[in-house]
Amino acid sequence: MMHFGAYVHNNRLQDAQPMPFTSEIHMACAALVKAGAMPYDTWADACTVGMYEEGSWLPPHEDSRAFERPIVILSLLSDEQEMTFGQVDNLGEYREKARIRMPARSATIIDAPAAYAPWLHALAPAPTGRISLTFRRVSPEARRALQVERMETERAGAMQSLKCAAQLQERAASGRGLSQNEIKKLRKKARAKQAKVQTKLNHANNLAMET
Ligand SMILES: O=C(O)CCC(=O)C(=O)O
Ligand SMILES: [Fe+2]
Repeated sequence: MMHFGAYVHNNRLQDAQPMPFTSEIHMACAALVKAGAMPYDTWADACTVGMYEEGSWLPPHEDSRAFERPIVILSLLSDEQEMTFGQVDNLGEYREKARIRMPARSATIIDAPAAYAPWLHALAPAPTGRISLTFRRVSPEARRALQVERMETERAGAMQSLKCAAQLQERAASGRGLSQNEIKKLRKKARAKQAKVQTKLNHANNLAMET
């Protein structure tokens, strides 16, 4: 599997530098828009390329809630792939309720309610090798959660720098066993730390304004 664009893990958008969409992925988006499977060509910001060998399958799952619905899957190479939809019964067993075909060059659009639990989807074992491009869009809530996380990191960093600056100043002020030159150096270091506090707080404020 390869991820292009936004990277989501454990229902959260991750603060990672993702691989950007390639020209091929953009072309696929344009084709999906033309076919009426995607609202507009910059709609998706995450694309997972799945490469399945004969016999590989995907267990029943709900896609991350950090993504909006629908989820758009472009299937390539195989005409035989099937996706199942079902729910888990009282005994904890996945009960298949529906099955759809995913022939090569087709788009599968999974939207609410099928795209949310209790509905799950799964890939039946691949009869032949297959490639899929799964297009998704990160939800505004997930974007906001990442901004808040970044903001909190900046604020914590600012507090750390502030503590450091105070310690340096204290040592300089006591001056115990230090030459004039060393005291001067300590004061300079403290000022540099103090400047970092301000930069980090500014970052945090900018992030707060964006959320
Ligand atoms: O590769 C596919 O066809 C489906 C993949 C899928 O369900 C997923 O990545 O969540
Ligand atoms: Fe899925």
